[in-house]
Amino acid sequence: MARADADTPMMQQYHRLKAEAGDALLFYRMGDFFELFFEDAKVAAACLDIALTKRGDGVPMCGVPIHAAESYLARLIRAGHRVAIAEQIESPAEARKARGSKALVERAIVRLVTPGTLTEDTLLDSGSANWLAAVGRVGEECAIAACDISTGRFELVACSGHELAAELARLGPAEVIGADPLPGIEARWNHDGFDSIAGERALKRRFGLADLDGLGGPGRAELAAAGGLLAYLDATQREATAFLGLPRRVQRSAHMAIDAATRASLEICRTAEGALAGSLLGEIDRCVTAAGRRLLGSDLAAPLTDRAAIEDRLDLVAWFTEEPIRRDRLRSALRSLPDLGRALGRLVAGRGGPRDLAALRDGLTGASDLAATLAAQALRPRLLDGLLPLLGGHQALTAELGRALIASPPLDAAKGGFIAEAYDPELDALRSASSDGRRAIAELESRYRDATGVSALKIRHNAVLGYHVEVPARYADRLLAPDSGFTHRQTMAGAVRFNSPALHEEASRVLEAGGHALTLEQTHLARLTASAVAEAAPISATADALARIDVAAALAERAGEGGWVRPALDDTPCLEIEGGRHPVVERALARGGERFVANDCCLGASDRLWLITGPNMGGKSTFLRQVALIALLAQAGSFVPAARARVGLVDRLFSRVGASDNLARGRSTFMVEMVETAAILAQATSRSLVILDEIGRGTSTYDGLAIAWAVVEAMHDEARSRTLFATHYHELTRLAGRLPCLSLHNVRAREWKGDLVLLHEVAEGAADRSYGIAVARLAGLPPAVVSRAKSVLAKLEAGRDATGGIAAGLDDLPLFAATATTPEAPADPLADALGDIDPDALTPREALEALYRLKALSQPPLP
Ligand SMILES: Nc1ncnc2c1ncn2[C@@H]1O[C@H](COP(=O)(O)OP(=O)(O)OP(=O)(O)O)[C@@H](O)[C@H]1O
Repeated sequence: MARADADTPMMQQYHRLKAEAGDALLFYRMGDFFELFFEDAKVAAACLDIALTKRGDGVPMCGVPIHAAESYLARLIRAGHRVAIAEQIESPAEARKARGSKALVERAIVRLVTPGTLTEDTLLDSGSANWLAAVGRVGEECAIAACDISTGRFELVACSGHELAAELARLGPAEVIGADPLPGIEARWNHDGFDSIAGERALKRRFGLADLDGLGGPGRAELAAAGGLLAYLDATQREATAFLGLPRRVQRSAHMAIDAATRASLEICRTAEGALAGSLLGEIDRCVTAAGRRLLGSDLAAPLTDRAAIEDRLDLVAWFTEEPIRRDRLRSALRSLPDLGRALGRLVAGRGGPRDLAALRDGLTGASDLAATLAAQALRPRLLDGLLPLLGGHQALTAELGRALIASPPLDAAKGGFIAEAYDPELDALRSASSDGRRAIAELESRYRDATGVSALKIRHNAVLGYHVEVPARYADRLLAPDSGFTHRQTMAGAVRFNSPALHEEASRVLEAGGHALTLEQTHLARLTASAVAEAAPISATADALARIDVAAALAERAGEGGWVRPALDDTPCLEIEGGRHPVVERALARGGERFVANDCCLGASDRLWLITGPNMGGKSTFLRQVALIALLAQAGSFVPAARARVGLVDRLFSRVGASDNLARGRSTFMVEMVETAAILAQATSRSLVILDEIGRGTSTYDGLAIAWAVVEAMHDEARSRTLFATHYHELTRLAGRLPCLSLHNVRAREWKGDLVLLHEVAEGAADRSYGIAVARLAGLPPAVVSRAKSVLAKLEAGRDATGGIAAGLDDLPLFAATATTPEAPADPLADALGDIDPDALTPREALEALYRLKALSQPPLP
């Protein structure tokens, strides 16, 4: 940024603030605008699509009006920018008084707005948590300190370096910060405060603790992460205080471990394109509150491993499925409640307004009504009994807020008018003085009309002149007469404006009383906010309890809609599913009027690896994913889309799709596939569930088959996880003869009058053939290409039969017990093509084309 020596004082101030803002865009307050200069202006103008102009001295600039600043901020933040807000911290009048007529107004950065430190409704997505994650490292130990200051959640998680990415993926943070770069972690580095001693001190100071034993003695890395997080909050929030509850230490073993690649491939909370619609969460979410939606997202992101805790959740869902009327009533009561957690977050951060206080009043009152209704119900499940006491206990606050606030207060406190009548006699008196004054002004207006004979005379108010008399220009002379008692103020195009001593007096009364009333209202607002903030922890617990009830009722609703069942949980590594369905694919098919074919799965100690073959588009991937999703839903405490399910608790869930694109991370697709497969082999245990979809397809046939073969063996012999392995390498089916816990399955298909019919049924045994060419035909590959492919296939197959195929050499593998492959009848492409023809269905032109094709097929074979 070029800086002339002759910078004006304003530009000098700007440069000082910009240096403080660093890489954040600087919003520099000038009157009713935030202005941006130099590079910031260029970046913002391009991102916001607003005009880029130049100051007199050529400095590029653009500006956003204060009243619309939030929506511009939202766009900048979403585009990945951070914004420093430099406010005027004194009025121009104060500046003049203190430092002379040409004094520059003092400005300071009052807040750094970053993606992870938002509290405003307009900047946040109401249905998802907004995590800021700080990564700490001390020696080999790593940890994450994460907070969502919009609701006060604060978590500490200790983990090893290679588990960091998975933990971050669970949280899906809006912003990640850390001290020094760590491989594979995308974050903003070089932040201060990541030091365990400073962290310990900051935690103690923040929560007024003498020691941290009550938090379960966090480790050094956790303290370092917390130190960095708290320092960053201080740096971004400046004098405001971010809302943080006491940190909760997350035991990683309490959750099913799911790494980032698995999350992406199962599309749990977002689809591959980042959308909610089409993800598991988007499909099953029936929550009626935003807080419920956020909790459901975090439940699905972190299914439990503790059987008793899961059963508790399932009991509550079951209780809600039993009586739909009770559920409906409760859901309509919940639907009308405001978002308590986020309102509280804004109040604690000092960015709350009257409407947030009203949200507490209505939300807490609603919660206690709900508690009364629920307490009257018989046979309550244990989880609900634990939640009931959390819903109440706010009578004093709600009564005070009930008396103090009008029914629907404004968002913004600036104009007052939110404190109810009869709450404060002094305020009532000021208000009546001000309205008396306004009445007197109205009377003055009609008196002046009579006195001047100008019926179009009006008393108006604006920011520059205050109250004044206005008459159309043609009557101005009457008021301009020296003895009229009016003083001329302003001549406009069609009107002239005046003042009068009586108007001045009344106006002063109105202004003075109004000003005092406003100050008094602000004092009440501050006091009421302070009493709400003092109750932050129990209010937050109420908000969480409401969210838990909403989630359970919503899951019951979804279960009712889809005929889902309560899964039975088991401590043995089994997975038995009858009539399982994939909720997202089922919904997509239903939209097109198609039916989903339900399928069974039965994995257990003696049959724990299913090798699944079958045609493309046959439904292998869908089947694999539905099995994984059913296990995940069950452990998140949900009913599952099946006729019956028994789920042996899963410690880790892995899902990999061969050669998925990951160009963004600069690795070839095959490299990614192998890195991810290696991670599974290193981490999967006998309690894990592993879904492998066409592993090995991203390289040459020989290499791919060899890798797939070895991976299946390793999964079977070493990891011993429950595994579903879908493949197009039919040669792998030979493994059935040597791996006792492996069984063969296929998705069924049939050819009918030359057309391929995909049955989407999972059956025992290997697929008889691959039907690739039939699928290609279905997809609309030109007939000539299809028939050419058929001839090539026939050749290849003949070669395979003669030589034993690409897997022939495998018969010599140590320990290999070959299963005889049934020789296939020699192919006759001409007969196949003839069989494909249905003369009744051909147009004359197609018949001619068919003849040409047949002729071509009868030509000598390929050279
Ligand atoms: N159980 C089912 N019932 C009905 N339709 C299904 C079923 N499973 C899958 N389908 C349909 O088949 C399509 C393809 O399924 P899927 O992607 O699972 O096949 P695939 O065997 O993995 O294919 P490929 O080998 O080409 O990857 C789905 O998009 C869906 O429309």
